[in-house]
Formats: sequence, C-alpha cells, structure tokens
Amino acid sequence: MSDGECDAQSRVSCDAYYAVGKDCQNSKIRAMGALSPLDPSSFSRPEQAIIRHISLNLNVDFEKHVLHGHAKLDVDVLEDINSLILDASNLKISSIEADDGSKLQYKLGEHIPNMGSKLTILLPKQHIAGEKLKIKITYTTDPQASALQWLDPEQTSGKKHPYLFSQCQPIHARSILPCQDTPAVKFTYDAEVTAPEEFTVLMSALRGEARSNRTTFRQPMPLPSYLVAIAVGVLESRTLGPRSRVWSEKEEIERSAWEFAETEKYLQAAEKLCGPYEWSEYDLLVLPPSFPYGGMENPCLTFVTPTLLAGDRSQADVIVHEIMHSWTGNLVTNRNFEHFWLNEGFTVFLERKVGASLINDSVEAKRSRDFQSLLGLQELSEAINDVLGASNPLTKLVVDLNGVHPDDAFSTVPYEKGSLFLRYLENLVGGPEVFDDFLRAYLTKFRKKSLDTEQFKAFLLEYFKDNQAIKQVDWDSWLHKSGMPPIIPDYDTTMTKAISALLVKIDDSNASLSYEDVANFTPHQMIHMLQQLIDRPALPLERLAALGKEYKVNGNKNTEILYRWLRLCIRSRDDTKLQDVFHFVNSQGRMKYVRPVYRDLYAWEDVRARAIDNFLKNEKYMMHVSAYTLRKDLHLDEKTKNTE
Ligand SMILES: CC/C=C\C/C=C\C[C@@H](O)/C=C/C=C/C=C\[C@@H](O)CCCC(=O)O
Ligand SMILES: [Zn+2]
Repeated sequence: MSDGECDAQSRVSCDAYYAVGKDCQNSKIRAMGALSPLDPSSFSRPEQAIIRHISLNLNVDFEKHVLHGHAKLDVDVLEDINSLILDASNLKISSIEADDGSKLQYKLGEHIPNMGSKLTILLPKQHIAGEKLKIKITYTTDPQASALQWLDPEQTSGKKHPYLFSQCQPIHARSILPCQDTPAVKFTYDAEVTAPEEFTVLMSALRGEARSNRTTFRQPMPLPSYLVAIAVGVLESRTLGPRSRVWSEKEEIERSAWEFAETEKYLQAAEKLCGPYEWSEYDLLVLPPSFPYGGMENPCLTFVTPTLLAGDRSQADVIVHEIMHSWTGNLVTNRNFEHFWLNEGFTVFLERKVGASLINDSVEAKRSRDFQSLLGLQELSEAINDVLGASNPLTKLVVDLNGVHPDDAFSTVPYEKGSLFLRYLENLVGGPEVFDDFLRAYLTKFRKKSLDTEQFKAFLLEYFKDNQAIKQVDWDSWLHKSGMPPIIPDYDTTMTKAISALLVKIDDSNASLSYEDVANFTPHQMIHMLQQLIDRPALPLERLAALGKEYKVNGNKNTEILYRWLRLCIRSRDDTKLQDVFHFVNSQGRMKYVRPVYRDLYAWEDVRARAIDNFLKNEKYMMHVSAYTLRKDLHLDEKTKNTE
C-alpha cells in the first residue's frame, strides 16, 4: 500500500469483469454505485464534480518505459461531496495533495482487467456545489500502460532511437493520467514534457517552447480524455500549408510531404460545409508501422499509419475523415461509447460529402459519393453477415456496453450504418440543400459539448418539426435493431458498372484476363472489385494467379489493394502466398488489415497453428489494443502469452 492509500473497504472483486461479457458481476458493481451512471466504461462521477482543466508535468523515461510526474486538476464541484472519484489504470501514485500542499488520503480500488481501478480521493471536509477544487497527483505510469507503445530502435525507420506514442481512445487515457475517463467530460489542458534532447515531443495541443529537453503545450479547446495524445521520437517536419505541418522520421518525411500536400485544400472544403476550423493548427504525424489504426483524430495533430503512403494520394479519404473529426467527434462528442456512431457515422457522412465537393462536375461528384458509399455498404455487409452475425447486438447503432469493453465492440458498424442512416435522413428531408443547414445548426448547438442519441433525435425532430417526411422514420429499427439497415438508399451505380461487367468476365473460365481490363480503373475501383471477389466463392488457383499477375495486384504498393489481394489468396488456399501474407501482417499493425487476415488464416485449418505461432512470436512488437483484439480473433487466452 502506498503512502496515503488507505484500506479499500469496498473493493470490488471481479477478475472476469470486462473479459467475459455482461453477465459477470457488472450489475453488482453498478448496484454498489461503483460505475458512472452516465458511462458504463468509467468509474468517475462527473455529475458530482467535473474536471475543467488539467496541467501535466511529465518526464519521458525511455529506459524504464514510464512517464513520471504530476497532474494538477482544476475541478468544479456540482453536488455536495466528500470525495472525488477518478479512473486510473496501473498508475503508481506517490502522493495526492490539496491546493495548500496538504496530503490527501485516497483509495485505489482493485485493478479490474481492461477497466482499471476506481481512484477515490477523500476530501478532508465536505465541499458544496459551486466550490472549486485543485488537486495535485504525483504518479508514474506502468511500463505496460495500455495507452502507450514504447518502441525499440529496431522498430523505427531510423533504427537508432526509441520511440513512444499513445492511443487513448476509447478508455486508455486512465493508464497515462488519473482523470474522468469518459467522453461526457471535456477539459482544457497544458503540459510541460521533459525528454532526452535529440527527441521531439508532440501532443494533441498547440506546441509552445521547446527549450533544450523541455517542451510546453497548451490546448485551449475543451476535449475529452480520449483525445489526450503524446508522441516522442527523433522527428522532422515539413510545412504543408498555412496551418499545417507533417511530422515523421526523416526516412518518410519527403514521401509524407508529397502524399499529404493537399491538406489545406481539404481543410477549406471542410470549413465550407461545417464552419470555421476551431483548433488553430492541423498537423499530421506519420507513425511507425505498428500504429493500430488508419488515423486517429488527436486535436491539432492527427496520427496516421504509414500505410497511407501509397505514392498516389489515393488514401486521401482517411485524411479528410480525420479532418472532419475536428467537428464531429472532437467539437461535438459522443457522451459515451454506446453512442460512438455520433462520432463515426457523422464523420464518414461528412468525409464523403466533402470528398465529393472537391469534384467540380456535380454529376461526377454525386457518382463518386455514391461509389464510396457502395464500398462502405459492402464492408458493412461483410461485418454484419460474415463476421458479427446479423443478430449480434453489437450490430445495433446504439449498443449496450455494460460489461463489454469498447475495444471488443469496435467494428465498421457505427461508421457505415451510422453514415447510411444520415444519408437516409438527408434524402428524406429534401436533400443536401435542406440537410446541410441542419448539420451546421447541430454543430453549433452541441459545439464543445457531449451528447447521446436521444439528444440528437430530439434536436432533429424539433428542427424538422414542420417537415412531414420526418414522421416516417422508424427510429426503433434504425437505432435499436441488429442487422443490416432497414432501408438502403438507391445509390448511383455508374461507377460500379464496369466492375460488375469485369466480375462476369472473371467468372468465365474461357475468357483470358489482361491488364487492359483494369487499365482505366481508379485505385478505388480496383479496391471495390477485389472486395466483391472476397465476398464470392474462392477463385480457382489458376484464375487467381492470372488475376494477380495481369491486374498487377500481386505485390501492389497500395496497401488497400494488397490487403484484399492477400485475402483472396487465403480464400483460394494458395499456400505459395503464405510468406507474403505473414510478411504483410508482421510489417504493419493496422488492425483494419491485420485482424481480417488473421481471422481468415484461423479459418484455414491447415495453417491455423502457423498463424497462432506467428502471432505469438510477434505479439511483443504490437500495441496493446492489437494484441488484445487479435488474441480474441485467434481464440487465445492469457495463459498462452509468450513472455520471452
Ligand atoms: C459500437 C461501437 C462501440 C464502441 C466502440 C468504441 C470505441 C472504439 C475503440 O475501440 C477505439 C476506436 C479508435 C478508432 C480510431 C480510429 C479509427 O477511426 C480508425 C478506423 C479503422 C482504420 O481505418 O484503420
Ligand atoms: Zn473516425
């Protein structure tokens, strides 16, 4: 027990909690008042007292793989309280002090796997609603903190220096700072970070002074804890535009500057639809390959995977997506992750509108928007019908996360079903001319706030109260029924016609394939074609080989294409491609690619053991969330962990 930590009388005991699902002791914990009534993924009680600002002072220790320092919390008391309840995960707390320097007693509850602990700070006297509190917590993170990946030099491009980056969404912020780790709470922050001199420190904030080994930051916009981010590496930067720079190791910097050169153009198109960009700066950081997502919308500094560096700007949609989060997600935020579709469904919807607005010809723009939506629909169908199952409650737009870790609930459903719902609403109320004004009104109303689906619904119904069409919406089916969406819009299929014709040719074993078949295809048409093939019966090996060679997809530099090609090879049980497959999953960690490939390998009984062996050998190079989710995909339990 640390100094100041008292006996936890009411410790909750539930090792299986968050590991086995909602039938474990979650309801008991809730009955004990241990979980937030606002958020099933947090212990904190923001309705009692709410954090408004955090000042961080941290030292980055690459030797010990820890952050060490303190967090000063400015808290507004909303109800009469004797204690302040926060989330923490494996934090080693050395002291907690009040504003006058006096030491405060605290209880750190039992660590519940994947959920962390309830940190109860006992206040020496009752504080009444309206008062303000200042609390200083001195702590050290755990070397295994789930939000952090500490990379050895060999895992970087330069091979000389270590690297650190974070991923706090959804509930990993509690492993790097004690906080109310729920998106219901928004706070501003500042930080002073110390790291060895040759390193650059970046955060999801405006960078101030960087003097010798100390860098300061300030984030004057309120944000939820999941948007706190840090990266430390030996980095370079290039200017992309008046408010943007791209950062990466020097080996990737020129390619990155070229790939993302159009960032300012996207920002301006986004502002035209959504209003002014409020976060001042928009920088990009290209991370090492183990970064688990395509992009993460950390304010002022989007994190992206290097797999976006396709050399043809074809993955610009990911950048547009992250830019759109500056409004939906970062400015207007889901109240908890049960309403994640409010972040992601809106963002995909806006991403496609803004992407189309960059095309001058209005007919082409609509076709392109519909083409992207059709690709999304295919991915949604694969997720619902093949991976999750149509009756799986996680295919609902609004999910129940009691007893379910948000990382286990993650899928394309909130992205695509959410975006499709908004597209349906847009069509229903009279098209973009009407719906764009609604979008701006929504962004203005909930700016700097967090909301849930009921608040969205109430606002929409009030806004369109004179529009009779809105009465047709079957809210229950859209929001609370599992499976595919109840209505699919009538998308323009002009851009998929050539693909459908080609699929007929591929099916005809007498027709020979040649590069001319796809010479005029855009990268997205190639992706769409391959995605369709994944959803069809496996190709015979000979046909597969001809397709790979003639269509130049075998060894393609575009990871969206290569990924789908390798899945086709697995589907056809082509064991000559297994080396390429394992190289692919070992050389980058984007879960969008790695998880389906591992799931496909698992389904191939002859290579299942090899796939598991490959995973166990490489697990130590993966970020927490990748290892955690892949273990589930491969049906492994903790006991098989390779600790060498
Ligand atoms: C209904 C879903 C319920 C809960 C999920 C809540 C949080 C999801 C959590 O696991 C974290 C998500 C982080 C996402 C970050 C970036 C993505 O948008 C990237 C999408 C995939 C990719 O392009 O690689
Ligand atoms: Zn997103």
